[in-house]
This record gives sequence, structure tokens and C-alpha cells, in this order.
Amino acid sequence: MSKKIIRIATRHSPLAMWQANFVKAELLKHHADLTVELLPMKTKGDIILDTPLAKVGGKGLFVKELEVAMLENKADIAVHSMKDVPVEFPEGLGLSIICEREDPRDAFVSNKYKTLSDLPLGAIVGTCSLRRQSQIRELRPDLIIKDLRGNVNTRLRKLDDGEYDAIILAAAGLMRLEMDNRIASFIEPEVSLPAVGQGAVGIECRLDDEQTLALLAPLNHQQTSIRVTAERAMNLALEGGCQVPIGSFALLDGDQVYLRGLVGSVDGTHIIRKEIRGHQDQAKALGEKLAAQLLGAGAKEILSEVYK
Ligand SMILES: NCc1[nH]cc(CCC(=O)O)c1CC(=O)O
Repeated sequence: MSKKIIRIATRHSPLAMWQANFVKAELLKHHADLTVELLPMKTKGDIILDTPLAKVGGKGLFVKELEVAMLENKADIAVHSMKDVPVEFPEGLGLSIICEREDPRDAFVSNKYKTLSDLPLGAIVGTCSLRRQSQIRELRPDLIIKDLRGNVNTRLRKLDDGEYDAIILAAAGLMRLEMDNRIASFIEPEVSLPAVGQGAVGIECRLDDEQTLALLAPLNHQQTSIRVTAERAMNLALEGGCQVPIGSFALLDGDQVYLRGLVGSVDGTHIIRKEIRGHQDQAKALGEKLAAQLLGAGAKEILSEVYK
């Protein structure tokens, strides 16, 4: 067999580069004679930094350019944070692999306070996630939520500059970048239900590229894959993108899936929570069932208000 090269399309942010290098190392671990190249590129989500993400619009802000590179055969695979991957794929591309999940929780990051409850009345919290905003507002309606964009390092710098009393980030990103020391406390899923796929890295490729699919196969983590399948099925049935106040979080207990879902108004006054359990073989159906329960309980009205 000729010497095979795998070209990885990735965003150029430090977290994206870490994830692409992680996949490169994993590929080399399983296939020592492989050549792996990184192709860093900018996406629309990296370029438009002055607008709240929910207003930039369009699904897949962080993945489209990477997908084009694969379709034009300039790259073979793309490495994504599962949280940023839209539920549907362009013709010919698909998500073949989900790697083992890092800590899926949100992290409370502050130089002055330990937890959300420690924050004084009217404190300023930075996040651009409607999901985080909704849940934080429910708990602490007095807090002022200020938009916060940019990659992880930019966000931390804005905190350090004193623009915020605290910011909320995905724990996984901080842990991967070896900045766990910035985490003041973890926010449990009961307080802030994580986003669909949070903490998991996924690999997309051309579905007819059998050689690449075979090389990627050992990187799949079955338990993570089942959990994220349930979460994404819920999101798809709600027609949710990644910029909506939706949380979805699955755990596995033996062969049983425990899936929790949430849809909330941005002001936190109206939050719908539902949960469901079932066999892991039914992960997708469980997600769809849970979405139907959420819709039946008023999620549709909440989401149409957000999309307006
Ligand atoms: N939306 C940006 C994004 N996409 C993935 C992560 C973190 C890593 C992960 O969830 O795997 C982040 C940053 C954040 O939310 O703090």
C-alpha cells in the first residue's frame, strides 16, 4: 500500500489546534507509518468577533470552511468540538468518529469569587451562551449578563482586565489547554445543564473515503458516541442549532442511558426540564422522545420567541 497522508482541516484557535494535534497523535499511535498534516484555517465564527453569536445567524459558523476544504479535496478530515457541529451535514460528508469525552461541565471562572452563589448582588458575568444565560438568570436574576466573545485566551484576558466579575467557560477547553487552575469551581449539571456534545471531540470526513474511515475507526469511543447520539437526536428534533437556550446531557449507567434536556427563555423566567431513561441501543429514539416531551411542555413557544 502506498504511504498514506491524512490532512486535517482545523480552526487556528489554540483549543482547536490542541484538538487537531490530539487527533494527529492518536492516529500516529494506531498507524505508525502514517503522515498527518494540519491545515489551519479561519471560519466565519472566528472572523466576526464584535457581534453576539446568536445574532450572526446561520448554523455551523465554526465548521463550514472546514467542510468546503474536505469537499474540494484539500483536506481529508476535520476535527471539531462536538458542541459546534450542526446536526445535519452537507451531502457526502458525515461525522464518523467521536473521541472520548473530557469533563462536560461548565466552569465558573473568577479571580475574586469561588461560586455563582458567592457573587454579590448585581455582579457582572460574561458569557455569550443563551443556554448558560438562561440557567444563571433563573438562579440569580440580579446578575448582569454581558456578552463575551473570542477564543478561550481572549475571554480570560477580558476577565483579568476587570470587565467581568466572573465568566463561564466549558471546563473541557480549560483542561485541554492546561488552564485548570483558572477554574474556581465546576457548575454541576443540576445547575447548568451542559450543551449538546460539550467536552467531546468529533471527526468529520468524506463518507466515500473508505481508507480514511478505516484509519479513523480505532479513535471512536463507544460510550461517548452513544451519549452524544442521544443528545444530538434531541437537538435535531427541536431543530436547535448551537446558539439556542437548549441543554442536553446524557449519562450511561451500564447499558442504560439517562438523558436530561432543557429549553429555557433567555431571561430565565421560564425553563422546561425533562428527563428520560432507556436502553443504549435506543439512544437516538430516546433523544427524539425527550424532544417531543419538551415540545409538548411549551418548548416550541420558548424557542420561537428566541428565534424572533
Ligand atoms: N463555543 C465555543 C466552544 N466550543 C467548544 C468549547 C469548549 C470545549 C468543548 O466543549 O469541547 C468552546 C468554548 C467554551 O464554551 O467555553
